[in-house]
Amino acid sequence: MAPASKQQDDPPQKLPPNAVWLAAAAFLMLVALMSSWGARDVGTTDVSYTEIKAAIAAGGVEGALLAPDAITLMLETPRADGSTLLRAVTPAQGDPELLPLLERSGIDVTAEQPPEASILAYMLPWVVVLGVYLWLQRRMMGNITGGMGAGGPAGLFKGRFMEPQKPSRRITFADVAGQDQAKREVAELVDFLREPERFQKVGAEVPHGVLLVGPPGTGKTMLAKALAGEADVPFFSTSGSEFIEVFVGVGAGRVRRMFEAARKAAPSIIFIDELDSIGRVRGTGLGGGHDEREQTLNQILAELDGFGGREAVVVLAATNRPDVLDPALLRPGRFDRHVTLELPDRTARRRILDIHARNLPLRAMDDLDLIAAGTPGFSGADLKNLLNEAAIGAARRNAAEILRTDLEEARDKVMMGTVRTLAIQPDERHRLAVHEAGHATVTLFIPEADPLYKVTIIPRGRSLGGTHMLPQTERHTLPEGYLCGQLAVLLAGRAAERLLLGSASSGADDDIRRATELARSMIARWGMSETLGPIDLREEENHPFLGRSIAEPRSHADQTAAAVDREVIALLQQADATATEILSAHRQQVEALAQGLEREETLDADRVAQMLGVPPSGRALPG
Ligand SMILES: Nc1ncnc2c1ncn2[C@@H]1O[C@H](COP(=O)(O)OP(=O)(O)OP(=O)(O)O)[C@@H](O)[C@H]1O
Ligand SMILES: [Zn+2]
Repeated sequence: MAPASKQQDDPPQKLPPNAVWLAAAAFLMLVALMSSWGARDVGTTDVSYTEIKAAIAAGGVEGALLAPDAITLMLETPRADGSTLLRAVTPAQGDPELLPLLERSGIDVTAEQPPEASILAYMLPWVVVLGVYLWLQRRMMGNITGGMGAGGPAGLFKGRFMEPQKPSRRITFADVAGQDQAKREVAELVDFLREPERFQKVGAEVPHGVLLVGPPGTGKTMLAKALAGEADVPFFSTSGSEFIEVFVGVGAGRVRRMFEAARKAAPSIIFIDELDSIGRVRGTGLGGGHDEREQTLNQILAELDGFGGREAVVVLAATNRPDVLDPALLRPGRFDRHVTLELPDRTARRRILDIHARNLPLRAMDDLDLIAAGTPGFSGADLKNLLNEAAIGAARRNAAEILRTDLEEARDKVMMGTVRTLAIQPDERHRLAVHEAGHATVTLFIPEADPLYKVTIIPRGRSLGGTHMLPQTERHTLPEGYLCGQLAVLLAGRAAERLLLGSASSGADDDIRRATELARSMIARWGMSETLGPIDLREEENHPFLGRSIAEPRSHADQTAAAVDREVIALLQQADATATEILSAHRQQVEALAQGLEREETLDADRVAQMLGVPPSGRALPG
């Protein structure tokens, strides 16, 4: 549910603007050079075509050189200005009289082929531009050999792969909230990086490659930086996508240089973000781009293998797709240690909010409890983003303090997008209210469902309205009863429309998609079907660990898929029936709620309870 907010702190390196200017200047110089190329020898005088014809008629011409667009006469005796060659551009229309005239005058005519140099002349500027570009690239990667000082013009091209990254502030494990298990595992490396001799003396093998696995925004980069901060060692950072270049071999060269620099600076840390962008299974796909990726990957493997037990360089790599990684990367001696980062649970969310709210003027820190409770599925990055949105909201109100309403608004915004001003017709609005009232009512009357948090018909992001629930406890496993309840809640909007308005509408699009997805997981992954039983029937194409046999007969696969579909349909129909049943039994309440929504637009749990005459716990009467 939480939108993955992708953070890009350092965009891939581009050519510095000066380099572009340099290339452009070189190009212009060449063009200028070319245009004078091949023209005049000494002693050639450019004259008009009329003068040429006159000279022929006057005699004293030894020979003529006919080029496709010009004629040059060789004179028997030098002219007054000392030139023996007269040259003129021939008329584009051609001159039918020229050749007969030359013949009559008995002049020796030589026809010239189009100059061979011209192809080269056209290509040369481009060749040079390409050359300059390649040369700059090499420079940028830190290939400076001369004695140019860093402050000089060469400093511009200094390779970032040579330079460890200096954080503006030292990051430590204390900055990373939650993730206790991951922190513990990574912390084991601190001693090794601080005093490698202690380990080397007794011949202890320390892992060199650690893979940080976890959803986006869970703090993988942060944890790697914290390790560098704790051990107080240089931090070389890069992202897998930066190695994918147009020119084959460049990525591999970068890898080599970065490892070289890290070895020189040892003890040190190398961090490779988005490892999956280079580390995908080799030999898939077509085209040259993959050669480059494979070369880069092979270079990383070679570098990892090249560590003796002694070098105090730790390579951390991050990915959120460990399943697509080339198995070669995971072999012993390479990224053989895996550290998993989880989405934060409620307490961890509260701690992350605390950390990032340190310098924010919050009216009441306790408000963060409510936000932590209402943000299941949010990553650390999402929470940081939420606080920032809340601060922006407060600033927009011209307020000096961030209130609970700012936080709630920010939460809804991060979760579902901004409030949209949308012209909604009255009948549409009525339908929307009935739809949401359906979701909310079924939520109240299914004992296993999460309690209602709020229901609204204010359009936001992609959805027109919304019924939000508040999971009371963090759930790690989902019981079957709870999931069936979820299905009924999801389908309740459409059920209410059909019951009260006599027909369904396209408004249930997302509900149906989500319900189908959930039901499919229940059947195909979690073994919740009596007839099919506990078997993984996911239809995933690239499932390297599952290794679905290619030899599996087609008809068999089709039959299985059909069986899964049948079970999914049955589950959804049952959930629809449950929802309809609850709604028919509490029809008055649905109607009251729909009216309330049309009037007030947003109802929180307490207001709903008040309207329906149920206890304000957000839960209807038991049973
Ligand atoms: N556990 C956490 N404690 C404190 N802040 C966190 C935590 N997790 C994430 N954040 C915040 O979210 C930001 C993004 O996290 P980070 O870049 O480390 O995530 P990541 O897992 O590397 O994400 P990605 O996969 O997108 O690269 C951090 O700068 C930090 O401010
Ligand atoms: Zn709905």
